[in-house]
Amino acid sequence: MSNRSITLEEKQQAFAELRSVKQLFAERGWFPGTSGNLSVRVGDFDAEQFHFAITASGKDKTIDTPSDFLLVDQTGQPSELTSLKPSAETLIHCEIYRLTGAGAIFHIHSVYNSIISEYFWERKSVPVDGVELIKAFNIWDEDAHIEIPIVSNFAHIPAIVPEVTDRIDSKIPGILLRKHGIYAWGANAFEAKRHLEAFEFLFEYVYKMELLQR
Ligand SMILES: CSC[C@@H](O)[C@@H](O)C(=O)COP(=O)(O)O
Ligand SMILES: [Zn+2]
Repeated sequence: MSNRSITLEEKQQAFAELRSVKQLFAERGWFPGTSGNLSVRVGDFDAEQFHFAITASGKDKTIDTPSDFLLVDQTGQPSELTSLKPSAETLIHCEIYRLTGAGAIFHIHSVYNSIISEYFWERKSVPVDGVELIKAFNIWDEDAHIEIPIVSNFAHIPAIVPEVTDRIDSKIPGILLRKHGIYAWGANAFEAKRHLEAFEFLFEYVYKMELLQR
């Protein structure tokens, strides 16, 4: 088990990485109404002990301030003394890291991901058939069929966690919260961004295809 403390350099590097992703996603309008949260893991990974940098709760993610991020541990508690509050959804990040060992997790709300999660709610997953962007998930089969899991969106975040535990699919680096948004992850920020962009493309594709086929 690794319990060494995080160095200042590691922390600054993680915050800088989050800042650049935050700026990019803000330019795309991916943080409406202060929604969304971002995290990157810092230091070594052990399913029982790890740290990550995460956005502070309730901030306007379209502007940069000196208090946008903080470090937390695998239980979601701040790793150092701070007046900042971690994202309200930190426990979902904790569980995704614990289960996947990912290096970065990005959460955004969009109209497409919210509508599609409701449209396919009874099925509990969004089906996608043979669309090229599935390859962004390292799934290379021709005409691949994937199902993107959808879980409940309870107001009490800890109640969502067991559903995340049950429904995470090791082949699909993302999970939808009903009428809420997408969590996408990857081995690092580069990969998590690629996955998030692919999910958003696929949600728009499925939405428009469903409309056309009516
Ligand atoms: C303000 S609406 C969005 C929030 O309720 C929540 O879903 C969200 O994504 C942001 O929460 P935050 O605590 O800022 O990380
Ligand atoms: Zn959210």
